[in-house]
Amino acid sequence: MCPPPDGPVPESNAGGDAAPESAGAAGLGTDSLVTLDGVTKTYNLGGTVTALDDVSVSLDEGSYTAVMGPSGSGKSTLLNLVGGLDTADAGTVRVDGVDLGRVSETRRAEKRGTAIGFVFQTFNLMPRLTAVENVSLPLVFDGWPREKRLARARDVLNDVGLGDRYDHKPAELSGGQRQRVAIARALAPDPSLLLADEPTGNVDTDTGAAIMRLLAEIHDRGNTILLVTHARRIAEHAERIVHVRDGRIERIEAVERRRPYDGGDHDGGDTGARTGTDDRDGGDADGSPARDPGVEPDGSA
Ligand SMILES: Nc1ncnc2c1ncn2[C@@H]1O[C@H](COP(=O)(O)OP(=O)(O)OP(=O)(O)O)[C@@H](O)[C@H]1O
Repeated sequence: MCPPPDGPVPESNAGGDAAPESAGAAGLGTDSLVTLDGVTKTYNLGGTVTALDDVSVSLDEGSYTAVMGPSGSGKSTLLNLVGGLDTADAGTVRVDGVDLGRVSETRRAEKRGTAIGFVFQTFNLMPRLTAVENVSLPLVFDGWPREKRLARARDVLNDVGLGDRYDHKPAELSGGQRQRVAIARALAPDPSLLLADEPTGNVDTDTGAAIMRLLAEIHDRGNTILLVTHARRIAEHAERIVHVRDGRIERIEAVERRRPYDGGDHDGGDTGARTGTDDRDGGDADGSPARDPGVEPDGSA
């Protein structure tokens, strides 16, 4: 997908000032779009909870990474820090050359509005707005004139297969279609980074398959994706899995990515590095080949 000629242009990556990663973290060369270095986040709410504890990891431009781990292990906290929704207590989070902990809240919000797209489990759409209006919302923040942003919203809705649902409100759409609208909204400003927190958590298996297929297409177009999930069979759509536990990175696993387009009934469900207990959807907890949620031929949700 190409941004409009005079649309928002992502900041260039200053690159050279990216901090080195700690041993054991994913050292992925110098093309990192995102770098976390020694990140710690604690919450104080009737006691101290260390949600993230000295986490270092980086994401290359154009990579597809899944973060997987048990409930409470710090997955969403990590995503929120990368997305600039929250700030670290220690360490640095850099996105596209910007240290999110050292810029103003306004600058962080700006970054969220243009360089980073969010997709949530609960869609977070505005109920009174149509699909096209929901998708155009981030462009309001970015100062696009109305006609231009509606045109862009229609383009992105076409890209996610909803060219016939422009004027439907969320209540008039299926769960999968709502998630597609949410994905289109995240993509509207042509962000360099797409963050997805359990994007298939509120949809049925077939719809989840279509959503994963769409994310794979988006990745194939060059977007960088960071996905949070409990389910191994979802995580396996990424190129690598960052396993977190108790706020720390347990290990980083390269995966042979599931190929949504090969139409095959390949198993891919057991790479030999399974953490069975993390897979709450139960689809392959017994080690048998998982049903590939990405092989639906029509991609419909
Ligand atoms: N705003 C907050 N205030 C206090 N504690 C929090 C807050 N957000 C998260 N926590 C705590 O931090 C820890 C990590 O939470 P986080 O939401 O990142 O985990 P998670 O791996 O995403 O969990 P889940 O899979 O259940 O969504 C948990 O113990 C949680 O209770």
